[in-house]
Amino acid sequence: MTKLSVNVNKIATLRNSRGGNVPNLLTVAQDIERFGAEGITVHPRPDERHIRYQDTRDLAKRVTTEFNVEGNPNPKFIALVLETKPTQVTLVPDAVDAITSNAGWDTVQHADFLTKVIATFKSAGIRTSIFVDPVISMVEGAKATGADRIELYTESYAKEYTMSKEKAIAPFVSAAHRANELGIGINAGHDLSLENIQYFKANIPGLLEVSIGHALICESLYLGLENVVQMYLNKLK
Ligand SMILES: CC(=O)[C@@H](O)[C@H](O)COP(=O)(O)O
Ligand SMILES: NCC(=O)COP(=O)(O)O
Repeated sequence: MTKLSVNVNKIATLRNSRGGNVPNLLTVAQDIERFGAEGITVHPRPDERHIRYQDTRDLAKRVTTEFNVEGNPNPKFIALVLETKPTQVTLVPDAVDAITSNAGWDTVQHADFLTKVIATFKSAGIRTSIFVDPVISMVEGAKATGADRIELYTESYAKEYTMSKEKAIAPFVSAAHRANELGIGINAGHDLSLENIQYFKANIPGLLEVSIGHALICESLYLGLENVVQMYLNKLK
């Protein structure tokens, strides 16, 4: 069973564009849960251009499904996660000025740092995940840090899918097999969509969770949020 965690960054982007509270992030997140999603994901960035740190605090009190907080573990982010105690924290190595996440961790080069941060979160009872490219040595490095899961960075899959889905999925299949051998759980995310999700799910053994935001909100403009959440759930069965 693969859980759908909906990333609500884009809802916050829309809200922030007018400075008020429309759309109401908490209401939308609760509606998304009511429509059947099994989790809510946020990725607060240091400039708070979409999710604000306070949003994370507010959502932590309201989300009744799995709450996943993603971000680069700087001291402010670590403090926020320890305060809000989400179900899962996903470590993403994004630069302060990055438009969006654009790489996985080098889990070998940053092994000491990641091991320390993972231990901090695990001792607070928070499930941990590390965002990685589909590269065997990075999966092995993530396992060595003590993380519970990896999140496979799927941008390259989404990009190549339209040209050759077999070629696009190949490194993810190898990475997933290695993760399963090592006993580390598998999440995935970035640019997954209604078009490419079913093939991904069908080919990745042991896919526990996908977090999807950008495409899902764009698709909802045409098809409606409730309908789109249901469509993803059907493709993830
Ligand atoms: C880790 C990941 O792939 C997502 O969190 C993605 O980075 C969404 O972030 P933005 O909404 O800021 O693009
Ligand atoms: N972890 C990936 C995520 O939360 C959503 O990424 P995207 O669907 O907005 O590209």
